[in-house]
Amino acid sequence: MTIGGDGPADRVIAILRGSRGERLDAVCDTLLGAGLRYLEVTTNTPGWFGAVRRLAGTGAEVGVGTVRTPAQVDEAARAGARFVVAPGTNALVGARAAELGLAWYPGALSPTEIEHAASLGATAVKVFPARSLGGADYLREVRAPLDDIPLVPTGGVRIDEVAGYLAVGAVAVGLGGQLMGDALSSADPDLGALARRAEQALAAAS
Ligand SMILES: O=C(O)C(=O)C[C@H](O)[C@H](O)COP(=O)(O)O
Repeated sequence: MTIGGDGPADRVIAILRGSRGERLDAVCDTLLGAGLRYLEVTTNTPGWFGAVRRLAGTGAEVGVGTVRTPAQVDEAARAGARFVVAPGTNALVGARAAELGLAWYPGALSPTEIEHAASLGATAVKVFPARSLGGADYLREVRAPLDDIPLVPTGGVRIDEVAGYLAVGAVAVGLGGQLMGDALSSADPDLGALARRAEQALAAAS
């Protein structure tokens, strides 16, 4: 699979970040069952390593988020991740990801930061935080002169905004809290509702 590829599942990265890890496997299975393929489990989610390891090699594109040090890249690789995501652009993280053959999605905000991340070898640049910065309008303007750099707006993205970001040229979007709801903060999350939100996100990316 390639980010920004042909199908809607190539255009949505589900971000799993939560305070509770006991339902992590069930949440991952629910998202995959709904048709999502890109799952990012953040390093500040309890149980992330085991969840990534379980999914590695199943055909899911499983990655690790909030990877801020080369040591965390090593851990992600040990778990079997295929990509790492970060809130910012750390050249050491990018270099380690390249050494280990992992895709790297660093966070960047301004045109200068986006160019810098691309020059360091980003697979795609996560434009973060996308929503509070100006949403799809900001993405359209920043992309006009940078249209050779794949951009993945992330941060506060709502399901009903997915189509708008893709329409102005995002190759994919990162969807965290708006997709996950209470899935990783409640002991008894509504997995049916989670599946419906995942299906809505895929429909919006079609
Ligand atoms: O930490 C990382 O590397 C990430 O990619 C996670 C994202 O920064 C946010 O967690 C976005 O999530 P929402 O704002 O909830 O949609």
